[in-house]
Amino acid sequence: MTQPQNPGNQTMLDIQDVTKTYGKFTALRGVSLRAPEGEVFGLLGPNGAGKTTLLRILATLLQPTSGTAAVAGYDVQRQPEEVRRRVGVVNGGMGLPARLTGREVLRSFAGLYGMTRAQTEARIAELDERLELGRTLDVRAGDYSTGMKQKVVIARAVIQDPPVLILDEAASGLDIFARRTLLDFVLATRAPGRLTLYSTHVMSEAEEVCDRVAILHEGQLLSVGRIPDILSQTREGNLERAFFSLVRGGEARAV
Ligand SMILES: Nc1ncnc2c1ncn2[C@@H]1O[C@H](COP(=O)(O)OP(=O)(O)OP(=O)(O)O)[C@@H](O)[C@H]1O
Repeated sequence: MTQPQNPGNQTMLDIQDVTKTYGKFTALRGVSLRAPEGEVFGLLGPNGAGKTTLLRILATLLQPTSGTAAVAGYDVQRQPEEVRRRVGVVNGGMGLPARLTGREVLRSFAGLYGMTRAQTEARIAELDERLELGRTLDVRAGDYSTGMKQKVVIARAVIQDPPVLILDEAASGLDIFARRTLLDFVLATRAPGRLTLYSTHVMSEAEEVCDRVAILHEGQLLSVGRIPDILSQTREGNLERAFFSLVRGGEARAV
């Protein structure tokens, strides 16, 4: 394994001037962002803002058109394997093999990461407790509810205990019980050596779990900071109002 670019540096995410175009359409315009370890970092923005595009670049699933990004000290373009080894990704469109039980899905992924049988069973037991998987582990994925499926998708993403977790609209479609479990799980990832990136439309979720947030609109960052600082910057009483104020201001500036 090669050494990270900045051994000892606590920056887990370093995005410099990233632009992404799809043909003539510009989805990200010069986005720069840094995040240290120990945070849950929120990415907020209306539909089409570019959140998924940015998270896919960080997960090495998409190449930026220009600019650089490093995750856990590794460059997403030059060291994609190193990045992939350290990142767990959950997005809305992920499927599970219908004929396998949750336990079988998790065992097969643990095998891909070279985990031993003992490590695998200990990790499944830990995730069973933290994600309240219960009988989900022994039901076939084809028979899952939305909440059961999402819990197993999340457990699969973190089976090897990656330091960086990318959750793209991970709570969408969940009932209040499954959402509670997910948010508590996310809060527990706030720890030294770790970073969780959490994209959501739901401001109350961001207020609860995120240490800092970035507000993205039409591919541009409108604001980055701690939620209380964004509230005082916009002179608004809650994040939803601050979000509207920033997005409307961004539209006004773009005219
Ligand atoms: N492969 C593609 N080809 C062309 N345009 C694309 C492609 N992927 C995304 N886009 C466009 O880029 C913009 C940003 O999309 P993206 O999915 O990153 O936004 P988002 O903030 O995640 O929005 P949402 O919450 O609606 O998913 C959108 O206008 C989208 O239509």
